[in-house]
Amino acid sequence: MSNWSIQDSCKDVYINTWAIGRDPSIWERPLEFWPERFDNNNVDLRGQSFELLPFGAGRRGCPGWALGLLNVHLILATLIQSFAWSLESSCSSLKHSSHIECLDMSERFGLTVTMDKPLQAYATPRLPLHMY
Ligand code: HEM
Repeated sequence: MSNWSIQDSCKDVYINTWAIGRDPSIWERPLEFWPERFDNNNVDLRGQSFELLPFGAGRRGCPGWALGLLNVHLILATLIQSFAWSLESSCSSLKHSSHIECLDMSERFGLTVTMDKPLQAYATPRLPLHMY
């Protein structure tokens, strides 16, 4: 007779994706904003590459990944197309490289990791409102 019980298959396993994302043995220059790191590599974010698991993996992985990705692209592209973005007036425009010094990227832990000091970004419509 098997000793298997439903509790055995339901044991919680916690994966620290925060730590994986900052591990220099996995990612070159992990703390640097460097999107080009994903050019010409095979990292799959749908659960096949365990170094990047935004949607989890396996049978409890996120079933909404396609809709999620589509919305991230759509919302971000719309915001960039429609507005010129700047930081508070003491900081230079986001277009210039010196903006980095104005951004405090300290993190605060919670259910999700958020910015400790909320980002204050100013959106200026690129077109007069009646033209949208
Ligand atoms: C960018 C957007 C999204 C991200 C980053 C995301 C991320 C995740 C993650 C990390 C999990 C847990 C996976 C695991 O435990 O291994 C999850 C589960 C889940 N997600 Fe998403 N998700 C997103 C969008 C969506 C959307 C749009 C839907 C539905 C329309 C959705 C529905 C679900 C459901 C139902 C689960 C639970 C799956 C289960 O426990 O079997 N998600 N998601």
